[in-house]
Amino acid sequence: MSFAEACRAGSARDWDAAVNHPFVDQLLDGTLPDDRLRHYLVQDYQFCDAFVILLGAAVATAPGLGERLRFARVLGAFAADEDDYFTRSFDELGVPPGERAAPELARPTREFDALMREAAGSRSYPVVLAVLLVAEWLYGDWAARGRDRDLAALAPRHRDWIRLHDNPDYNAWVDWLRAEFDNATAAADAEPAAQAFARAVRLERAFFDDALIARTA
Ligand SMILES: Cc1ncc(CN)c(N)n1
Repeated sequence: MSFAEACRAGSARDWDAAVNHPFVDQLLDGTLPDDRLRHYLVQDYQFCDAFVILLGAAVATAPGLGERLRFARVLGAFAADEDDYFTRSFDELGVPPGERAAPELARPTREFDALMREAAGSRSYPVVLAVLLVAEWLYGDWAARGRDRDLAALAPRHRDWIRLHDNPDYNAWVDWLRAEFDNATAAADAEPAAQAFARAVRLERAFFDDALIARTA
């Protein structure tokens, strides 16, 4: 078993709970109420701010130009496709500018933000990779559940969020990240990366929990 797989197995309870979360079930079958999607996306847009910082830290701590360019390409796609998705969905859901830019943050959002900023500040490539890998791999896992569904029948704000996390480019990026994590942790003290990995998995689950239970502002 690779180190990445061992980390995932060590967090299997939270991982599986997140991948099979009722939030994901409702997103995949198109029954997720708009107020829940709205809350989730408003929080997730704030998640994205620190996520971009983390990708920047990956550019800065990667061992060479090839790896830096890989992260830079993902940053570019993130700034285009993913940001477009948020803008379109916020328009459809009637989210005002203030709530897009500076909403009240839910606890899992604050804690994820802190973890990503800590990982970026650590200047440790394995720790940066650990948090990036969880965020991308776990999303790829739940989105893959949509493969045997008729996604064309879903509203674009549901369908596009699923497809952003399950397409050939995205899946290749997750495979690459996983291999990079295995290489980087083999060449360093892997314990801080394993701890960051487990923390991130717990927060992914809490992020979905919050999306279903939180009151709408
Ligand atoms: C909370 C969370 N985790 C992961 C992803 C996928 N980058 C996301 N958009 N939001």
